Amino acid sequence: MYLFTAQEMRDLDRYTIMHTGIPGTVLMENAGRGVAHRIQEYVRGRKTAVVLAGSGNNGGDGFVVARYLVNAGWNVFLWRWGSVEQMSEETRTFYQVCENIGLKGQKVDLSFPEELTRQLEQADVVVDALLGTGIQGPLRQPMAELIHLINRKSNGFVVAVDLPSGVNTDTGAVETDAVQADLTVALAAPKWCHYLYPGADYCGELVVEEIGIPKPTLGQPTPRTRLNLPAIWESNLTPRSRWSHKGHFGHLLVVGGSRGMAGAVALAGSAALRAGAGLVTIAVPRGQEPILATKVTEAMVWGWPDNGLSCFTEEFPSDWSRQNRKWKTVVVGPGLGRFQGEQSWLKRILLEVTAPIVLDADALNILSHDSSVLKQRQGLTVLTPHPGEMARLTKQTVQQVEANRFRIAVEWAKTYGVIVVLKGTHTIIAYPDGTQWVNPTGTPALAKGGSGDILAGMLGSFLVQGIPPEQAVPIGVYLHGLAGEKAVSSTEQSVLATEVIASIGPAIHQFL
Ligand SMILES: NC(=O)C1=CN([C@@H]2O[C@H](COP(=O)(O)OP(=O)(O)OC[C@H]3O[C@@H](n4cnc5c(N)ncnc54)[C@H](O)[C@@H]3O)[C@@H](O)[C@H]2O)[C@@H](O)CC1
Ligand SMILES: [K+]
Repeated sequence: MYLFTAQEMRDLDRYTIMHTGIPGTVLMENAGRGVAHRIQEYVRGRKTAVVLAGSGNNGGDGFVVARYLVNAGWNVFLWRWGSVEQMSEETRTFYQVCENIGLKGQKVDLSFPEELTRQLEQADVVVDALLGTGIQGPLRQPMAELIHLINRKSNGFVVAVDLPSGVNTDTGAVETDAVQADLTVALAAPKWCHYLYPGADYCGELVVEEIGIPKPTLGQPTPRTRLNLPAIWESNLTPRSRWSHKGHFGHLLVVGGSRGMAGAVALAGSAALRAGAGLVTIAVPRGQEPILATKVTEAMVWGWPDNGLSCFTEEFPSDWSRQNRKWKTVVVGPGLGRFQGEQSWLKRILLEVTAPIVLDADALNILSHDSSVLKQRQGLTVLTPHPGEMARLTKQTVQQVEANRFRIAVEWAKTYGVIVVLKGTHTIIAYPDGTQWVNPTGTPALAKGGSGDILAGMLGSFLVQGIPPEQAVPIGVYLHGLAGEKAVSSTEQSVLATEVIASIGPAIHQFL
């Protein structure tokens, strides 16, 4: 399923109307009827609704909703925003249809708000069809005042048509105010704002309603953003053959775990094993070897030159050059720490290892001084920054990164020819070809130290098992979120990283 920007949606609407001959009014009829049906699914019985319709096409959908609710026996109070002359042509058509059947659309006048206020307080359902993808800039007055009134006075179930009025479609920003909905019925496809904060928080539950855009047309021209759904990759997850041996599932190297941070590399290694890697070697500064050996029984431990304080140095183990082609994937970063000579150390790994490399945590911070080395790599590189690390890489603020999540990761991926996994609620997987996938799984339980280490280990694991990278990365991201969800037994607060690792098995099992 694709996620659309406002422009992509307009292009698709125009394409459908011009190339298939389906009139815009038919799409609007389908949209409004679909929303009315959804409302009746959620709110049973013949109820009372207030429908607020704007002058753009979002309002046109609202007039159709009102008509279908009346047909279903509902008591509907219909309000229109602005004059009839201001309405778009299709919207005026459906406004007129309402008038013709005796369903009068009263004009909102906020100098006399008493009647509307009383209805908002008493209605079972409030339908917000004021603004959709056509919103431009901050809310103009008095629209902002109306939205404020809806939020303050509505006691019923609030349904947003396409998106809550006031939310910016492409950024999810709420510059002044937005309708706080209980249900948002996205028309034809979800939009970016349904997955971006804070807009997504105003949506309540999100459902997508088909409006009759013919299938081959959907996605043509193809949007560059899609949801990371199992249908795309689940064929890669298959039960193991009875004749399997560990060599079939790859040998992963995980480098990190300086003094005080053994846990990070242990979590990454354990997660990799739980996700199915055949063999895992954990490389740590020599002084950390005994700790790791007891922490992760199932992994091999490789001691690297140590500065005497259980931290890395710029030196490599003597057998590095002999070994470095052996790894099918390398994860660098969990608990790595910072050290003298770190930049040339990381550069050497990036250039000498030709297998896929996953860079996380301090490996990203080291890289942020000079990322150009990424362009010289022979193998694939996957970066897993959280917004703070992405900010360091791009020399921007965390706020800038968060406000532009859907653009920044993909720009970086294109520029450096890497896969960027920008973590957060709805983690983004951005590819060098300019496409990006948005992850639907996850839970606030994962907002805790250790989650990132688990993700790095899982990504390394699916890569080392030979799944093509463009599938292995979204598989890892999806299952990491799902494992987090499954780990919540009592509260999101109390989930430990080790419990997330224990849930990797049940998460994979869902697809076998
Ligand atoms: N054929 C189509 O194009 C279809 C469009 N559909 C609906 O049409 C919507 C998009 O319609 P439009 O492009 O007409 O746009 P909208 O109806 O979303 O918004 C346009 C209206 O909002 C006002 N407006 C814009 N920014 C504002 C601001 N900051 N403060 C106050 N008022 C503001 C404009 O003056 C205009 O009246 C979609 O969200 C969807 O609901 C559906 O009916 C399906 C078919
Ligand atoms: K709306």
